[in-house]
Amino acid sequence: MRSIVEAYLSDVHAALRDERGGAVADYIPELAAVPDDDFAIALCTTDGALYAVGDADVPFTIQSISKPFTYALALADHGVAAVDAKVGVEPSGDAFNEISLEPDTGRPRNPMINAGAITTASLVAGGDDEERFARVRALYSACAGRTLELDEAVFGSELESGHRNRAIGYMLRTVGILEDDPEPIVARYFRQCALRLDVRDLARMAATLAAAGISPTTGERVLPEAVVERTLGVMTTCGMYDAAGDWVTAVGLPAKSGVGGGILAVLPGQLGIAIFSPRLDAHGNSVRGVAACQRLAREMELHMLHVGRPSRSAIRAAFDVVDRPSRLRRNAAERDVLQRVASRGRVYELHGDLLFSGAESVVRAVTEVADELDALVLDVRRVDQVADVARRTLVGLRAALAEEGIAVALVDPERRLPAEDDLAPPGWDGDGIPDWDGRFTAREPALEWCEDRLLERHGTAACLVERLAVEDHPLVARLPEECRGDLVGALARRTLPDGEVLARRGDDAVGIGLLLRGRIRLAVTGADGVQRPLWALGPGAVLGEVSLLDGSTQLTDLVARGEVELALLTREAFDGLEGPTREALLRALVADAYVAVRRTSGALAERLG
Ligand SMILES: NC(=O)CC[C@H](N)C(=O)O
Repeated sequence: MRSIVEAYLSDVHAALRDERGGAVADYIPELAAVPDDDFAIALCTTDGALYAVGDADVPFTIQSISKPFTYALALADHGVAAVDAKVGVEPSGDAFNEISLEPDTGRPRNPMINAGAITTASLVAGGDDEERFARVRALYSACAGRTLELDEAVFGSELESGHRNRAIGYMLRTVGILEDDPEPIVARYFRQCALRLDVRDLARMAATLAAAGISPTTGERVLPEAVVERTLGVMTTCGMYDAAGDWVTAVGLPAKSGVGGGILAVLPGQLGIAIFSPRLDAHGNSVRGVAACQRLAREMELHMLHVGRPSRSAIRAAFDVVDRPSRLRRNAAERDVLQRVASRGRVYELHGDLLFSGAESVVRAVTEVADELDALVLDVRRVDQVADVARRTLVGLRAALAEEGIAVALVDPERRLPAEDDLAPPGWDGDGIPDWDGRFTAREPALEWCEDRLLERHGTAACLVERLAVEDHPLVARLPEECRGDLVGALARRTLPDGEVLARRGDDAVGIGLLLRGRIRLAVTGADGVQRPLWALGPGAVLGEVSLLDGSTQLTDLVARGEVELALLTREAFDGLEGPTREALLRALVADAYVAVRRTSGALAERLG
């Protein structure tokens, strides 16, 4: 099938095919001989999808596009302070080969001009010259996804003609920026510039930077994230030399050009672009390359400052817990309270990458209703990456809500947000990591938790009954006085540990269970073996009545949630009841079933309107 993405690239390629402006670099004799009309465009995504059009197989030398990668290696080797002591990060406004140093510090202004690049070449760690160059070549190759070879002819040509760079090297030695003989350092800089690649390799190198240092080919980390961030910053302001201002305005992508005719551009987090066309403008940037990047940025909306729409809220859904209640069958008193205090328990479902703006939208939404809140659930199951600032912001929200007496629980199976029992995330400078009032791996128990908090705050004595004496169970209480003793005497007491299965769907009926303590989950286990919760029952509920009444097998799995105490009336015990007791029990059970059906249908009618 025709590639849609390559069509974008082909359109730009066709539009610029006849652009004849510029001329190949001639100050390096070997480059002067390069065919000047080759033209290729490539794009690579951070997960490695690569698209290329035009003369994509034609090799060329990387030249100054090498500079950000050697700068990154020096940063990784020595850290920011040590590199900053030797080279600045300010745009020079000069040409790339300007023999210029900062008057006050004696440093080259930035690592993208030759003076800065020779300096960073000197900073690459290694035992000897060969090892240092081997490390440089290894890094470039890891970013390109294959081993890059040296173009000996171009290397030899620049070694022979590179007098201006030697002058820069000796000037750097004079002011102490270079601390050793400049000759081998300048020669190693020439070697890095003469490494040969094609536009696909260059697009992968760009995508490695776009992926914050992860190779799109192998998925391995080849550079530290913070190093890449700094390198991209310097590329944005200095990468296109004294055309950097026009570039950031018109293209808006961190980029680097080279006199071999290449341009590399990066859209952080998304993709890398590479262009090859040897004819250069007065700044030493590829004429077609600059024009192609301008078109791509415009037509594919790639400008890093392009804001098509304000960042979407991180809130996928927000609702009162009463609008999507838990599956726990509450008793009448509990239901009345929950209806009355409906909006004091809320659930916020978040999604996507959580950056500052997303976390801020959550804080703002919660703050607006905090005065009417008692309990809050943050469901982060659909959240992907969480930026540190977003993590700190949500933990800060939790602390602020706790000060207001508002309980906060998480639904966070992937543990995206820190908790007291976690190690503080790297770079954490927040306050102590609090423990959340609840942490769940699924939403259902979090909804129950939220309802329980409201019932604790606003409930009556008939709410959240921890444990019922069997005589107080509603089913017993509903029998005529003279029948109760007969029923109670026929009940067998059972205690189930958390997770114990009282019965499975399809088993013979276990009889009637009067729930006295804990909660029972009614579930069905599908052919795939996954247990799907249906309802949950708490103290005061009756279970198993339908199977007992119509002799069917168990309709659902019955699973203890926490330790459970119940009083069981088996089929045999039921048959052994005295006549009036059995009659009264049947009437109560049918009435119970009738109330349940009426309540459910009433709720549906109300919700469906
Ligand atoms: N801008 C460039 O690509 C210059 C690189 C070339 N090797 C030089 O030092 O002059």
